[in-house]
Amino acid sequence: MDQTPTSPDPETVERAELEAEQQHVDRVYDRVAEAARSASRIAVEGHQRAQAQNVGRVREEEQTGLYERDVLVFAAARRIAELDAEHEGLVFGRLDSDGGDDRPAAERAGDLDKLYVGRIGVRDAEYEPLVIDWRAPAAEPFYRATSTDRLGVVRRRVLRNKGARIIGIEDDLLAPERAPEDLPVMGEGALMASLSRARGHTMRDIVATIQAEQDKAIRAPARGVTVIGGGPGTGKTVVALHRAAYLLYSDRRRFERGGVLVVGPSAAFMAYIERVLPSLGENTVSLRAVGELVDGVRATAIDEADVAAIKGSLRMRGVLSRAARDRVPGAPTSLRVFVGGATVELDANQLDNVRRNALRRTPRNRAAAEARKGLVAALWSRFPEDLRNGVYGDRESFGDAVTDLPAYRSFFAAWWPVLTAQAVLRWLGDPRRLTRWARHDLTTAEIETLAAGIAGTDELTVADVALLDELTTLLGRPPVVEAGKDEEFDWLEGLSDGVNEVLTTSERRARAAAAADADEPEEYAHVLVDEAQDLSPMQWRMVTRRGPQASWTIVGDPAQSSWPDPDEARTAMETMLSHLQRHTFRLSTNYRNSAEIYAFAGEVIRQQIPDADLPDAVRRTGVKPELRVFDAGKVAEAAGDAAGELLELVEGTVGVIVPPKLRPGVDAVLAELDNPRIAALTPLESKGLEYDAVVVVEPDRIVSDTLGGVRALYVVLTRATQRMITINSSTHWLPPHGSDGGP
Ligand SMILES: Nc1ncnc2c1ncn2[C@@H]1O[C@H](COP(=O)(O)OP(=O)(O)OP(=O)(O)O)[C@@H](O)[C@H]1O
Repeated sequence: MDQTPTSPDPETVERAELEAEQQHVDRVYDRVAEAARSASRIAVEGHQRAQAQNVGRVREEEQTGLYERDVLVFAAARRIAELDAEHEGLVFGRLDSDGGDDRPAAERAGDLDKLYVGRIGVRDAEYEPLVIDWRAPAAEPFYRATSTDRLGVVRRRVLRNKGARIIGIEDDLLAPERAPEDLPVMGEGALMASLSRARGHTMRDIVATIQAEQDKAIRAPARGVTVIGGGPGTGKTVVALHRAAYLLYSDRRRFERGGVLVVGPSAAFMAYIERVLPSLGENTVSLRAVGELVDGVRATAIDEADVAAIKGSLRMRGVLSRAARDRVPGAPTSLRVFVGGATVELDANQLDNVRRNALRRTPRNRAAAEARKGLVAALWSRFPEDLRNGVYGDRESFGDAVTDLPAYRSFFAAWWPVLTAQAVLRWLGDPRRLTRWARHDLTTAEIETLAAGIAGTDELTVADVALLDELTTLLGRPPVVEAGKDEEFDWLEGLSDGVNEVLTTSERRARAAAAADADEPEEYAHVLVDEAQDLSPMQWRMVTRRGPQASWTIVGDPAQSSWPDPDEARTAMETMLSHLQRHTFRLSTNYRNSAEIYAFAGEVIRQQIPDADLPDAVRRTGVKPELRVFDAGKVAEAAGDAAGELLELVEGTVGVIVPPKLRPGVDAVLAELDNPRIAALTPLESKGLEYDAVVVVEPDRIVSDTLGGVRALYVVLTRATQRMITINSSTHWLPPHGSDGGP
């Protein structure tokens, strides 16, 4: 029979390649399982023996032995337990390299070197690497190699997995002329495959497809301030999170002990990104929304735009400082005691002098002893001289007698209570008092607006949190009193009524929560601020208090700022961090939006900021955004219809972004659709998030009702990966010239 050799069909090649890769991956998982068993056996045995013999040194030696023998695989076992086995495969990449040998493949002896890249490093029993950690220097070519600068790489392979199973292969041939003839090359490119996939409700890591310019920002040294800029969808957030994981890898001792803090704009955003670091095997990073930075406080409410602008302004510093030093509202305005046969009295002015003197160098909650001394001195100076020698030889025994009097104790409780930041913030709701503190810093109209904003609700807003933090610093933390230990603060014992008077129930709850949180470090070794363009100057002050010694990563895009005066916010940031060295990175490709959607959004922002940093969107879908016009009364219903249509057209999520005032109507319509793939949100809530399809409700209202105006609309118009429909009752927001991608 005649047998001509034929090349095997692609399916057969694919099956064989998948099988071969699976075998290697199975070896890695087996090794990790084996290591986990032996590591925990050694740990348990060592611990038991140490306990039985009660010899600390033996135990220490056991642990040292464990460390030396198995630290890599043990760490791997610990970390793999933290990975989400459903989705995240341990091994996701492979490099085939020729070590930079430039001779054609046929002239070169030996196979290409292969190196597997994964979420963590694992070695075999002989200590040979089965897979290296993506953060190791040896993994750099996996991210940095390009066809013009291939770093010795011939083929880069991305393994798509579901748990421990390899389900797909995407290859990138960087040097075809160096590849052996039978080297299989499969798939259409990992990046495009990854970008086209449907989105879920949480962000996924990009560890298998990090691009070269992103990799540089991720691996930048942890010195000073690393600023990562770039337009919408360029991967700033996801890059920053990978950078946190990289810093932990590169200097685990420093960053795990000192702590890494990630600050983002909202609780919804934190929930969106919370899976990324665990999927990289890191669970020690603190994620906090800017409304949650003060222990025990979880603010999500947003102020009206004009109130938020005042609360965030640096001018609030002076206002708060004056409030924190002023009389306590409702406190007694005179002190009268009967002592040593005489009545002695201090009037309001005299009390004010004592207060000012006590606060000269010490914050209020730490100045009770100073205040007490001042009161005693003032009373003593008014105590009749002819009685002094007869009754009290000196001021000290006079003071002891006075401060023992019930009248004095109840006066002091009301005059110098421990003040919470929340209580002082509430005082700002009284326009008369606020005028006294703010007339040099705010206009009359601003004072009215702020007082009404504070008095109008009991709920703390996100902008209030920075004010609370400022006040906490101004007031000082009350000294911790252990009963009977600290004579100086004995006065606190008699004050519990006074303290309770200024604490509301929610404040007490907040205090309890703060105490429960007390273990968490308040200061961090590295602070990473996402959506940094949105931090108000007062928020910058709060954030920088979390890292007086820290290195920083700051991520943002001024064109997306929701702060009315982005320059003021930028100046505040620069002032706070000006002493640190700065490295800047710019990301240039928009990976989120289709080119059609981004061309349109770019046109909208260009009319407001002609020099905005606009990235290139690389993925075309052939579908332009769609504009629909209705009567104002029909908008909610139309939004529901559009969301219903989009559910049919995309596989993943549908976001309906609606100005806060129109939200109830739209919520009611969406409730009828009752579909977990749909989420309704306000423009500010949509910051940093993304959906496969987006319905934008009333763009003109978004511009007029949201802090940031057109910049807020630009954020909204850049949330969709595939499809976007705008529902309008007016179209003033439309760019005058239209655009290629326009509706
Ligand atoms: N190298 C990459 N490989 C795969 N996906 C990527 C890559 N880089 C970014 N992405 C994806 O692009 C989307 C946008 O990323 P991200 O949210 O980090 O951008 P951003 O710059 O923070 O956006 P914005 O400023 O608009 O909030 C995400 O879905 C992210 O996973």
